[in-house]
Order: sequence, then structure tokens, then C-alpha cells
Amino acid sequence: MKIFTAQQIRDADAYTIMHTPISSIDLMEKAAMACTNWICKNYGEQLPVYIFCGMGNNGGDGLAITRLLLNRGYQAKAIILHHSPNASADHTTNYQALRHRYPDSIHHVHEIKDLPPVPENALIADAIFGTGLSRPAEGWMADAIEQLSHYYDQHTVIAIDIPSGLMADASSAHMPVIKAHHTLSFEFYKLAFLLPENAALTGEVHILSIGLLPDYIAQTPARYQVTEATHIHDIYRPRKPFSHKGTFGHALLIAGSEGKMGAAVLSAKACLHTGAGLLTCHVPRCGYDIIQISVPSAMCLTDEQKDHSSVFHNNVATPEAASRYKVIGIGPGLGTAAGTAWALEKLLEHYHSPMVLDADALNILGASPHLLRKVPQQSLLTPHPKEFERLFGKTANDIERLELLSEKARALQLNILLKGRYTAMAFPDGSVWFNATGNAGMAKGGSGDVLTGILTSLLAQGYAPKEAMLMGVYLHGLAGDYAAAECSQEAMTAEDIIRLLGKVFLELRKYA
Ligand SMILES: NC(=O)C1=CN([C@@H]2O[C@H](COP(=O)(O)OP(=O)(O)OC[C@H]3O[C@@H](n4cnc5c(N)ncnc54)[C@H](OP(=O)(O)O)[C@@H]3O)[C@@H](O)[C@H]2O)[C@@H](O)CC1
Ligand SMILES: Nc1ncnc2c1ncn2[C@@H]1O[C@H](COP(=O)(O)OP(=O)(O)O)[C@@H](O)[C@H]1O
Ligand SMILES: [K+]
Repeated sequence: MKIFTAQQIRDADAYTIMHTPISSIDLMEKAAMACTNWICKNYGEQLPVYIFCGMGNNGGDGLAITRLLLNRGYQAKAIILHHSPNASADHTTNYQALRHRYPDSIHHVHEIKDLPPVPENALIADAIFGTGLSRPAEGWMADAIEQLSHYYDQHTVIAIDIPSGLMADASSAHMPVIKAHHTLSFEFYKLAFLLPENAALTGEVHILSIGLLPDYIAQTPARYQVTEATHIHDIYRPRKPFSHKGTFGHALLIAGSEGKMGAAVLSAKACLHTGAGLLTCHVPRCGYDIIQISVPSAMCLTDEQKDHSSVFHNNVATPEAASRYKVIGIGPGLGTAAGTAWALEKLLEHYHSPMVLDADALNILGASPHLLRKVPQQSLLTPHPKEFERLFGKTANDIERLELLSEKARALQLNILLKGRYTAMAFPDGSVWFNATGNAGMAKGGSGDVLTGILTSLLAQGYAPKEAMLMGVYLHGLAGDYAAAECSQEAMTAEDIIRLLGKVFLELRKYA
């Protein structure tokens, strides 16, 4: 799903109005109807509904929702906040329609002391500012938003299109924003909904269709997208009947150190459960029995060192040796011992195909930034936010961090993701995708190690790096969702994610 900017959403509106008999006021009526239906489906008419409206089209939506709810027998009230002397044309039309039919339903607010008391059981709808917010709210409007944001604690708050005060495609850090339990958003995800800094603001996001023309959406390029199941169905290639283990690549996984062999085991299992043909693990001597016993399908090479790895570069020291492996995955539980860092530098001198770098491999790069330039182009880097900061530095807010992510992916020609609720994936072509599968049950040690194994496996099987990243992150999250459905977010572990990869692939095959 494409994520459009506020300007592109206005253009989609204008395009629909120009190419269909639908007028701008009709579009507002459709938006208001979609919200009204949603409210009626979820809340009974015994609850009073207080709808806070601004002076633009978001306020216009609020006025139309008030009328439609009153038509259905709800006790709805529109509270109009006069932040500007000029109402938009469609706001004015809806104001007149409401005043004509339900003159007592309107309350005007010109300054903060005019805000009416709200009964304890009321439902609150926030239609003050939508995607037209062009600057942070100031003066008494900032105070009003601040005051209204406290309704969250005692009432159910429903934001219309976007919580007021939130910028659709800029950072709203440190700005007053309404906090909502639900956001009813028209047609598109807004970039703001995917940023961790806004996690507490939108509540559950529901995308309501209002009939914008699909041609505009199809024709218009978007810098940001959310991965959908259909994208993954297009990428997935089922195994052919006459294939053999060589068809699916030989992966070399360099992982583990004393006390962190579990990370290597999880990565190795995930790699095999995603379909790699052959897997060799390079581990310190302390890890030999562990790998051989817990991952019998994998081969095992041991390092000279007992507790950390220091000579793994020797596995690919000659072109002939390197050609044995289709891909290298490195990092989970690896540790950052000086010998390990030295061997990583040597490895990067010898090995020039795309690889997967995670965890301590990234921490080593962060401590020696000159090594980043040696990482083979098209490699996959999988930092969580702290690792990202060690690699590329601090940023003031999430939008700047996203820009930095995208800039580094382009400049270094690497596929770099940034883990989170909506993992962001930046590609050398400048595009940025978000993944929506996954859940908070995955916020546990080991989940990331599983992802490294999955990505290494997909590269081993010959998926192109961008496809491998899009697909791997999606499948990882989906397996996590199946695990949570089966045994709860609390009880699930990284091993459940691995186990449920089977169900994910069975599901994928249905669409092959
Ligand atoms: N296709 C769709 O998705 C459809 C979208 N629709 C709806 O339209 C909404 C967008 O409407 P919109 O463009 O009129 O802007 P909106 O958000 O109401 O705010 C603009 C008003 O706020 C003001 N203002 C701005 N910043 C301010 C500030 N900091 N402090 C104070 N004032 C400030 C600004 O004043 P000005 O900047 O001109 O001074 C103007 O008065 C969208 O979110 C959705 O709800 C549906 O109706 C139909 C289909
Ligand atoms: N709240 C969440 N919602 C969705 N996915 C999550 C959530 N928390 C964590 N994850 C996913 O779990 C993984 C955790 O990775 P990471 O922090 O590297 O874990 P570890 O290194 O301990 O294995 C990431 O892929 C991340 O996207
Ligand atoms: K709003």
C-alpha cells in the first residue's frame, strides 16, 4: 500500500473530483458516512457524542458526522473551535446543513474558557485539524489541544483522519497533539502513523475507503509503501519437484560466543526452516557440541578460540573457498572481541557478494566506521534502533532518522532496515517500505536472531536482496503473529516463531 503525502492526498481528491461526477462536498459526505457507520457499528446510541470541529475540511467532516449521527438517533454535539475567521467552503455548507436541521446541536468556542464540560460517559470525536495542518498549533489552540488530550484518560477518543496536531508527513515531536484510542483514516496510512515517536497518539488505526479513484493511486509514485501480502505472493517461488539441495544454496553462518550460543542456534534453525539447501555454522570451540546436538541438519566448523570466533575469514580466504558459499550471515551472539573485529575486517577484504550483517557485526562496524565502505554492495544490514545509532549517529526525531536511513542505503548501496513495530526497510533505489506484520510478543531476546537466519536463507536460495528483505521481514512477522495466536504474546518465544514458519509457507503455497 502506497503512503501518500498530505499534498498527494489533496491531489488524489482533486483528481477524483475532476474525473468523476463526485464533487468535493460528496467526497466529504462519503468520508463522514464511513466514520458514522464505524461509530454506529461500535458504540450504542445511549452514549452522547461530542465532536470537536476545526474550521477546515476536517471540521467539515465533523459537522457532517454530527448531522448523520443525529439522523440516526444519537445525541451528538458539534463543538466548533474558531481558530480562524475563515471556514472552508465545504465546512460552511455542512455548518449550514447542521444549523438548519439541528440548531441546538452546535456550540461555539472562541477562546479556551468557552470549552463546554463533557459528561463522563461521552464519546469524543476529534475533527479539529486533519492533513491540512501546516504548522504546529499555537496560542489558545495549542492550549485547547493540550486540554482535550486529557480526555484520553476518561473517555474513548476517536480521531477523524489523523489526531489533531499530528503532521501527516513531518515530525510532530514536542508538539501538542490529541491522543486517540482509534483513528479513522481516509483511504491511506499516513507516514506519521508508522513512526515510533507517535506510538501513543493514534491508538488503533482503521483505514476507511471513501472511493478515491484507483487510477490516481496506481499512477502516482510514492516514496514510502507498506508491504502487502500480494507483494510477497509475487516474490515467492515454490520449490520445483526436480530440485536438489544445491538448488537452494549453501549458507555460512558466523555466530555465537560463550554464553550466547543460543543466538547462533536460533539463527541456524531459522535458516534451515526457511529453506536453505545447506548450512555451515562457524562457531567458537565452546559451541561445537551445542550446534551439532541442537541443529543436526547443519554442519559445523570450529574456531581456534574457545569463547569467541577469530579466524572465520579463513573460510573464504581464496576465491575457490569463497565460492563454496552462496551467502554469509554474520553477527548473532558473535561478541565484539578484538580478534572478532579483526577477522570481520579480513572477511570484508576477501568476500564481495551480498551478505547479511546483524547484531555484533553491526556493533563492530559502528566502532570502526571505515569498515562500512568495505561491506559488499547490496548486503542486508538489520540494526535495531540502538545499533542504528551506533552505526550512523543520533538524530533529533523519527523523520530525520528515516531520512538518514534512506540516505545511507542509497550512498552505500546497501539494503538497510530499522527494526520496530513497523520495521522500515530502505533500499539502494531510494524507496522505503514498512512492514506491518509482527507483534509485541516478538519484543524478546532471540527474535532478531531468527530474522537473520531467515534473510540469510532467502539470499542462499537466490532471492534478490531487496526481495529477500521485503519477504523475510514479512514472513518473520507473520510467523510471530501465528505464534501469538497460538500461545499468546506473553508466552511465545523466538523458537515458536521458527516453528510457525512452516504454517507461513503452507499459507504462501496457496497463492503460488
Ligand atoms: N481525500 C481525503 O482524504 C478527504 C479528506 N477530507 C478531510 O479534509 C481534511 C483536510 O482538510 P483541509 O485541507 O481543509 O485541512 P484541515 O486539516 O481541516 O486544516 C486546515 C485548517 O486548519 C488551519 N490550520 C492549519 N494549521 C493550523 C495551525 N497550526 N493552527 C491554526 N490553524 C491551522 C487552516 O488555516 P490556515 O492555515 O489557512 O490559516 C485551515 O483553516 C482531511 O484531513 C479530511 O478530514 C474529507 O473531507 C474529504 C476527502
Ligand atoms: N512491538 C513489536 N511489534 C512488531 N515487531 C516487533 C515488536 N518488537 C520487536 N519486534 C520484532 O522483533 C525483532 C527483534 O529484534 P532484536 O531487537 O534484534 O532482537 P534480538 O537481538 O534480541 O534477537 C525485530 O525484527 C522486530 O521488528
Ligand atoms: K482530526
